[in-house]
Amino acid sequence: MLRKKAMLILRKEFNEKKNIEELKELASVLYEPVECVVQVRPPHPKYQIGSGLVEKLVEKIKEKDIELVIFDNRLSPTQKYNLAGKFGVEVIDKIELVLRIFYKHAQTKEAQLQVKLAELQYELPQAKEKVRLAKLGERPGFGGYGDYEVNKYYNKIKRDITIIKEKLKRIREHRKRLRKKRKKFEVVGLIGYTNAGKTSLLNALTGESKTSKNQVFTTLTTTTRVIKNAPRKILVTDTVGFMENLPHFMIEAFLSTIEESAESDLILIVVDASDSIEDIERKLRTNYEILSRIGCSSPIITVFNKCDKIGEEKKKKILTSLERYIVSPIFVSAKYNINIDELIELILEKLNACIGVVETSDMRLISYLYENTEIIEKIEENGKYIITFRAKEDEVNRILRIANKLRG
Ligand SMILES: Nc1nc2c(ncn2[C@@H]2O[C@H](COP(=O)(O)OP(=O)(O)OP(=O)(O)O)[C@@H](O)[C@H]2O)c(=O)[nH]1
Ligand SMILES: [Mg+2]
Repeated sequence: MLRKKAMLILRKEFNEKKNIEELKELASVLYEPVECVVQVRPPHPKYQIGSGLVEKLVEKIKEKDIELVIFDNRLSPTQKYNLAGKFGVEVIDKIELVLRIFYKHAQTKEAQLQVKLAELQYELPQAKEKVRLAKLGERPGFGGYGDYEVNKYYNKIKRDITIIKEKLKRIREHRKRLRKKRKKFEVVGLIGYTNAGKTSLLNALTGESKTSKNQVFTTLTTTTRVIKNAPRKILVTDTVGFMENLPHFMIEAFLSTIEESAESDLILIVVDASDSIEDIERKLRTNYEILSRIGCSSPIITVFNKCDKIGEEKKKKILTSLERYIVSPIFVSAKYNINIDELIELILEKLNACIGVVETSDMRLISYLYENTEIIEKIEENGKYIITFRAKEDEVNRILRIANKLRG
C-alpha cells in the first residue's frame, strides 16, 4: 500500500537534548517521512514554530506533495487548526501518531478498548475547543466536529470513557481469575522498551512464533506461555513495551497490562544492546520508573538482547559504564538463539525455588509431580516412593498438604 508522505517537525529550546530520530522511527510505521525540520526557539502560541518558518514550509509541502505534518511537540487544538489552515493538510502531534500506531496493532478486544480509552482521554480536554474551532470554518482534520454541539460532544466522550472503563474492568477480572489458576507455577515477566525484542525473547524461550516486527508497539496485550526444556513448569509473560515521555493518561490506559507482568516472581528487563550507551541508560531509567510506579519489587535479570549486533568491546563498555543500572546481566540473541539456554539456567537460579519431599504410592500425585515440578530424586522403598522435588514455595506447601492427607 502506498503510504502518505509526511513532514516531521520538532521545536526545541536551545539547551534541550531532544532529537527527531525517535519521531522518525514512529512515523515510519505508518507513513513515509520525506522531510524533517528542527527549529530551536521558544514556543510560538499560534503555531508552536515561528511564523516565518510556517510560511517557508507552506512552499515545501506543495513542492514535495506532503499529505500530513507531524509535530514532536504537543499541539493545542488552536495550533493544529491554525497550522492546518496554512498548510492545507492535516496536522497531528506525536501522541496522535502513537495512538494511530496502537490502533493498527490492536488485535485483541482488550487492546482495542485500551487504545480507545487512551484516545478519548486525549480528546476530552480538547473536545470543546475543537468543536468551537470547527464551527469557524473547515480545516483538514476537523471534519465532523462542526456538526456537534459543544457540551453534547464533551458529555458524549465522558460517557464513552465510563463505558469503556467498565468493559475493561470485566475483561481484567476474568484475566485475574485465570491468573489465580496459574498461581501455582512460577511466572517470569518480560518488561522493556518497545522494540527491544521482548516478543522475540518469548518466542526463543518457549518455541512459539508470536509476531515480532521491526516496529514500535507491535505487542499491546499480554501473552503467557510455558518455557521450553525447563526442568519444571515455568511460565513467561510478554507485554506492551514502554516509551519515554508518553503522557500520563496513555501509560494509565496500558498500566494494568504492564502490571500483569510486574506481578511475576521474576522480571526480565529486556534491553536492545545495539543501542548507544546513552540510549540504553535512558531506556533503563524509564524501565525502573515504570516498575517503581506499579510497586514491583520482584528480583530482576537484565537481558541485553541483540548481542549478535555488537562486539566484545561494546559488551565491556555496557557493563562498566552502566554498572549501577544493571542487575544480573546476560547477553543473548533472541533472534539467533544465542545464550538462551544460559538464560534459562539463570532464570532457574534466580527463582530460587523451594524443595519438598513426599513419601507416597499414589500414582496420580506422582504423575502430577513429574508434570509440574522438577524432580530431584526418586527412591523406592517398600512399595512407596520418596520423591524430592523443587517448585514454587506455595506449590510445595500445597503438595505437602495433599500428600499428608493421602497418607492420613
Ligand atoms: N539482530 C537482532 N534482532 C532482533 C533480536 N531480537 C529481536 N530482534 C528484532 O527486533 C525487532 C523487534 O522485536 P520484537 O520482539 O517485536 O520487540 P518487542 O520488544 O516485542 O517490541 P514491541 O512489541 O513492538 O514493543 C524485530 O525486528 C526483531 O526481529 C536479536 O537478538 N538480534
Ligand atoms: Mg512485542
